[in-house]
Amino acid sequence: MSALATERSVAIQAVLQASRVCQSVFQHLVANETLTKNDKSPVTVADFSAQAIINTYLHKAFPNDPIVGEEDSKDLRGDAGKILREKVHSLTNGVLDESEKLSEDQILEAIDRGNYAGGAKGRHWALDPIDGTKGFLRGGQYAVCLALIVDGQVQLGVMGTPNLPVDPAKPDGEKGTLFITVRGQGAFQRSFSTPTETKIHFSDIATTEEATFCESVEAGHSSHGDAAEIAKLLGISRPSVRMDSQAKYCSISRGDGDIYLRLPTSKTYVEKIWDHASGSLLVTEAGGKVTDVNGKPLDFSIGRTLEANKGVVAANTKIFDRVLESVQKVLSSKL
Ligand SMILES: Nc1ncnc2c1ncn2[C@@H]1O[C@H](COP(=O)(O)O)[C@@H](OP(=O)(O)O)[C@H]1O
Ligand SMILES: [Mg+2]
Ligand SMILES: [Mg+2]
Ligand SMILES: [Mg+2]
Repeated sequence: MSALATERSVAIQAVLQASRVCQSVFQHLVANETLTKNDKSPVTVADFSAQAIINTYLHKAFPNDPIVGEEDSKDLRGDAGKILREKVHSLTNGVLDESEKLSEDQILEAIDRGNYAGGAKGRHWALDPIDGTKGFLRGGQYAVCLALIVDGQVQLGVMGTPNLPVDPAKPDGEKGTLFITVRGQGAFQRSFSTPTETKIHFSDIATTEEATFCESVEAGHSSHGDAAEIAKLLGISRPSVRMDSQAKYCSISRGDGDIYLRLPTSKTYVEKIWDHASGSLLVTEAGGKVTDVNGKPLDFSIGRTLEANKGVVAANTKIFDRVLESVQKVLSSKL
């Protein structure tokens, strides 16, 4: 049996179920079902349900594994959280089998199992129940992202992208793609509906002029202006493809695009490990390279954040050095 085979299959089942709950919540979603966190990022019923489901699957299979999860149950507790708690409860159970159904208390407990501090020792999971919450709310791209980190290094990543076409050549065809990677074993995708996996890899372009850029929809998450200047330096004439979430890492890993830049918009924002763990491993296993904007490897060993890094540069290995050089040229001119 190959390394991490059990972890791989548990992660796939967990991410698939969580993706289904997201799809179900989206269908039921009305505007007043969202609430706003202090940091102004909208948190929905789906974020909580997806985290409850994945943490429950992980706990059943690996009771000793700690989890670094984005959400906590604070907003679901007490009288103030009653309405939201009931919605999370009914929508979560709506996708679970009879034998898997969870009580309200079990849901709260499961969500809060994601409170681990992370770090360099031993193994833990990193979970973003919905990455691209804004994309989810606008019916665009979002991703359910789960990674296993061992001794500070990402070893496994599974991402569910319910709105990403299975075949990029058929944008109106079946949607719902799962991306799967284990360190040293390559990068794969499959549809939600069929377990057959296909190996994926970067496109084989050799020059930056042929490249396509991917960037955040949210200009507050990554500077669109800096990206346009970098594109100019690289001789890129195609318009950038804007999408939310780690679907960007997925897209470049299967050759839909070639470069993903996350260009800091503030001096103080610190990236979170769950926003990059699974996506960055997918990229390297698909033949790409990832560093931060200073060319430093992403360091997942510090805790819940990528404190030692600034931004992200991910690209086809063949053009990576040129891309990084242009990123540094543009960013250093801003200092
Ligand atoms: N100022 C900022 N700069 C960079 N990323 C930010 C940010 N504020 C929030 N984010 C992160 O950006 C993620 C979405 O990225 P993208 O723009 O690529 O879709 C959010 O994940 P969530 O949606 O899981 O909260 C959030 O963690
Ligand atoms: Mg968030
Ligand atoms: Mg996120
Ligand atoms: Mg999230």
